[in-house]
Amino acid sequence: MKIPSVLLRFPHRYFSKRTYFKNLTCISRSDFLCIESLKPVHLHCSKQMCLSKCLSRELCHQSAPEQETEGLSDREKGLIDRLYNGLVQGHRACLAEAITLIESTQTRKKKVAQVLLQKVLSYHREQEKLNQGKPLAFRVGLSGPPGAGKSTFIECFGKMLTERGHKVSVLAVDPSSSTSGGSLLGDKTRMTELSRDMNAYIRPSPTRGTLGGVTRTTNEAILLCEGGGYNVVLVETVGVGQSEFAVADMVDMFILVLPPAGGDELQGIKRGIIEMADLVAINKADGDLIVPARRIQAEYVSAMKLLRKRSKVWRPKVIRISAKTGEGISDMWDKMTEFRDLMLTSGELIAKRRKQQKVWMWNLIQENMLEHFRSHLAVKDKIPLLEEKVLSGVLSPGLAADLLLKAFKDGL
Ligand SMILES: Nc1nc2c(ncn2[C@@H]2O[C@H](COP(=O)(O)OP(=O)(O)OP(=O)(O)O)[C@@H](O)[C@H]2O)c(=O)[nH]1
Repeated sequence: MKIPSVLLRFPHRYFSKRTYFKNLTCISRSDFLCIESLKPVHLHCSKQMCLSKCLSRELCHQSAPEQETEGLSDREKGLIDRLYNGLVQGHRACLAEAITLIESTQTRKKKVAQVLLQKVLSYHREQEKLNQGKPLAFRVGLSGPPGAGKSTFIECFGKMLTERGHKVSVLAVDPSSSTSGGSLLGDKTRMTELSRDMNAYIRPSPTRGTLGGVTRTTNEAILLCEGGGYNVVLVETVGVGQSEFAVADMVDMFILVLPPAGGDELQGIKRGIIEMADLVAINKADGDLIVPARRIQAEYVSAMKLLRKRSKVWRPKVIRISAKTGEGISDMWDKMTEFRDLMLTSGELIAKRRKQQKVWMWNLIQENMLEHFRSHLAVKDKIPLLEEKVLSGVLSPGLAADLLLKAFKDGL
């Protein structure tokens, strides 16, 4: 990254080049301009004042653009500015508060959350421009049946990454959270060491029990994590239900973690989800399980040869790892970065992200339209009655749907 001349003119002996880079990663071009216009102040900053403090002070003066904040109270505008500034400076508490805000179902809070997101999005754009158009973070989806060893893997993998200087966030999508009354995934006790690591952030991503809920909150939480400087975002989902399809549609790379078991034990895993995988990791390849792990790997290698090719530059790979011993985890990261680099240079990654934006928009429309439909006065009372008739076989589903849709259209 090119360092603006004004910053290079800072007294070098107080800030090493590394400090520049570290701090610059969370500063956008508009912030540079803002600093440039205040050059005299910064060039005369005292010996004690570190660069990050100078920059933080300037960032704090930034507020949301007028048109976006129209109709918001001063308190709400203040909240947006506080969360935004805290977020881009890497404060975990602000990131947590921002994610809670985007998860809110209250109309007012939803509006505030959208303004905050817009701000974070423009920050992203600026950052990506400074990064020669390359994405800020690597988004990785991770799925697998319960007991495959996902949390053991994330703990081991996440720690390896933070030791190498990465900032890792883990968003755990649990489609059953609304029915089970709690989150199966994202429970911090599952990743005790990683949750104590200051360069890691673990968070369950509530889904409100709907697929649309997964799409909305998780996509937005990914953006917020990236705004907070997390350069590897792991989105974990349990290998049941439809959520993994939604997750595969919001990440750069989709990984399937499987235990060294075949046939019946993996019946819960849908064929479709294997087709979505860019990498299959057969976990628990240690001790007595090495032999079955090899066998399962060979089975998946031949099965995946039959799948339709989804990329011109990447063929899905099947590897063996042990989250317990750490064996194969470093090689796995090498494969992942190889995938990212190939996808980036071929232009496929950017194209994929663009397509995902469109899918995201349509998912949101679908979710909102359905909500609107269900709660519309013209159909609300008719739904239970017609559902009952369909259940008892009195009415065909097609006719019932037509009747409801007609009532809805007439009521518009
Ligand atoms: N031998 C061996 N056991 C492992 C390995 N990874 C995980 N396990 C064990 O497998 C069991 C399940 O591991 P978890 O990490 O909780 O699996 P999970 O996929 O997160 O499961 P859920 O929390 O149910 O979704 C635990 O008893 C782990 O100790 C491994 O690499 N080798």
